[in-house]
Amino acid sequence: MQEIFEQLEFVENPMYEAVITDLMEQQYSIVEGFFKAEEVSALRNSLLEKYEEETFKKAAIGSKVNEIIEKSVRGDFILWLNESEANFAEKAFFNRINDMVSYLNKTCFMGILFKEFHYALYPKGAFYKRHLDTFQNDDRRKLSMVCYLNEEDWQPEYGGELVLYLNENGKEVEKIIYPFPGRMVIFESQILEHEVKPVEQKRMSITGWLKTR
Ligand SMILES: O=C(O)CCC(=O)C(=O)O
Ligand SMILES: [Fe+2]
Repeated sequence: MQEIFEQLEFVENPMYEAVITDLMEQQYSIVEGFFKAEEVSALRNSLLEKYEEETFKKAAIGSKVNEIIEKSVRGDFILWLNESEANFAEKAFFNRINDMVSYLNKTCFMGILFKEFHYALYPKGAFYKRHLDTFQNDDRRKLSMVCYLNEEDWQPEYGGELVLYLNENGKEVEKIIYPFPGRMVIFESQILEHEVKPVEQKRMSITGWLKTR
């Protein structure tokens, strides 16, 4: 009885369905306008406020217990988000993420049990060399997600492209993605190597992982 009730309640979501299809076909998905302009600007203000309070730290490579700060690999500053202490903008962020996760778990049995997200700020000149997100000794990372919080007038000349290294019939192909505001990129953490090209302007985002087990 319970099961039938749940089936009746289910409403198909075209945005999430497109993400699922993209992930199956090409191991990544780009969603334009995942967050509305007001949500992006509220999150950007929250990021900048915290950055100015200097609670951000230089990003490290490796697991949380074994952090090595390696400037030649990445030059961004990060701050982990804490859902239980989320402000208004962050609550809205987590509501959307949680909604998508429950959809993925219901429709594709993805078994996402944990998530972790951090703000990231790349100052001028910063980059993140080619890597796989699971090199952080964390093979539970299933999907990587990046939401860009840049200003509306972000230009391609500012650099900071995310490059995904795809394998198309045995040949390496670069997929270049500009960090336009409101855009969300989702990709397979265990499969796709990627990098962030050097930026000419401060580049802002929230990056996170959906994890199994
Ligand atoms: O900001 C991006 O586009 C990607 C960031 C990234 O690869 C990471 O933080 O692991
Ligand atoms: Fe990454």
